[in-house]
Amino acid sequence: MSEHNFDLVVLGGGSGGYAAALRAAELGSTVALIEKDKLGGTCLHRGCIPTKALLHAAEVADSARESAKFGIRATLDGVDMTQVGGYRDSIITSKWKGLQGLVKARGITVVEGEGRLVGAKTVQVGDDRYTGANVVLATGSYSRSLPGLEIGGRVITSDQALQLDFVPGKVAVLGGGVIGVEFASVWKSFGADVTIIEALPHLVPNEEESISKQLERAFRKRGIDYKLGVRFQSVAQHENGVVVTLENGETVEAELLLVAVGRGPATQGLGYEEAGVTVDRGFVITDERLRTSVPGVYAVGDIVPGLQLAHRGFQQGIFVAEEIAGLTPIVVEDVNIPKVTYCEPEVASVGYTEAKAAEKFGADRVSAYEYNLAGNGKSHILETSGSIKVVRVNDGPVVGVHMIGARVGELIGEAQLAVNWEAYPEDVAPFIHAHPTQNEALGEAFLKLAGKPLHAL
Ligand SMILES: Cc1cc2nc3c(=O)[nH]c(=O)nc-3n(C[C@H](O)[C@H](O)[C@H](O)COP(=O)(O)OP(=O)(O)OC[C@H]3O[C@@H](n4cnc5c(N)ncnc54)[C@H](O)[C@@H]3O)c2cc1C
Repeated sequence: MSEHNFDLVVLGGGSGGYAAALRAAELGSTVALIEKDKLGGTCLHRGCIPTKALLHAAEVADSARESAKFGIRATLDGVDMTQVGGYRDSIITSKWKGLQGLVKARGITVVEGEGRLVGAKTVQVGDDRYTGANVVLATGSYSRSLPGLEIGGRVITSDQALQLDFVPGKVAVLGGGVIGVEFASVWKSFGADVTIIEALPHLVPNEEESISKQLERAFRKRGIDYKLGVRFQSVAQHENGVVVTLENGETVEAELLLVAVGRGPATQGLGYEEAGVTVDRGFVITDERLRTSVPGVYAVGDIVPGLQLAHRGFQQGIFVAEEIAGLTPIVVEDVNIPKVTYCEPEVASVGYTEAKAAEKFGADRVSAYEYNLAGNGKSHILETSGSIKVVRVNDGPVVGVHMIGARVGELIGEAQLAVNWEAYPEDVAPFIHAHPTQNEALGEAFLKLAGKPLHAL
């Protein structure tokens, strides 16, 4: 047994953990980063990056299929999933190498192996013990299933879905949240028949209702089927496929069932509770400064209750490193973190929905305006439909922005600035947006709410 001492020990090298390690090292700490698999975690290897590579390939397939509309003669002769997989993996490998180089350049000690908390501030890996003046827990999450619904065979999660080397003829997707709709979108573009099953009344049910409804219309138009407000009951697997039975007695037959019902925290068996860290239903409980119940032990990323997003993990990792260094960083609430669902069309939002803003600030104190992308030149060129809705407090700031349309994820940065800086529409309405861009649509909504509409009534 050998003992090693560091200023900071980070358990888990995903988005949250490696961000904490990078920032702490930059601030002069000695850092050990313990990872049992690959640096970069879920986001790089099984999440954000591979899904977006598939979504881009899907967009290329759609462009080929729809090229005649634009006077371009091209045909879609097929989708070679082996080559698509090669493209996906080349991006992952390149980003992974980049991350390894960055971690090395910052002088971080990477420890390969499975770690376990064996004392308040000590992590054991094999026979070695790593003790930190501070410790960051960042062990991430796993794909959850429903009670009685076993993963295996033709019942898969996003982990297996990302590795498929063929396009299924027909897929059932259990869960109409972000992961479910992204895979539905990809598979439809690659030529599969897709049915989404969602227990709540809408797809992407955490989004503004008018945006969810537009996504449902867009999916219907694309031929993606969905069953809303109905619960899954059981699944039977047979040689060539699955039969999914719903609580209302309906059945859905498919080659595969993707289970996309959320992600659970990966905290079991890691010694957290034994070390005195408070855990509730698997999640590590922290205060707003990400301190756990054990002094000097912090938690970041998907194991902390709230939004499970890579950029939240990055932000929390940076926050903790700065907090430890005594820099007193600003707390960012989940509501102020931008969210993007990268299906076609994309959905993006930050801040409160109109209904939530009405609850928080009072219905009579809130106004909203939804600009239809039909009025935007660039949206027309991109042949996309959708809208941008801005919610404000009357005589007060912008508190929410919600959008749907092709590539609107790229527009959420400006919306996030407005919401986080508590800007009034009157403050941001004078910003000049390049023409023709879809950004102009956000500007139009700000102008309207500031009482000086340009291309709006
Ligand atoms: C299909 C899919 C698509 C997604 N798309 C997006 C997206 O587009 N945008 C977005 O923001 N988010 C997306 N996410 C979510 C994002 O991937 C997660 O929010 C993010 O990875 C969480 O970071 P983390 O550091 O908390 O955990 P992880 O990235 O899961 O990292 C945890 C790391 O800890 C390691 N580990 C666990 N236990 C131990 C142990 N005992 N010892 C050593 N190492 C250990 C794991 O191997 C892993 O590398 C997606 C997720 C999925 C599944």
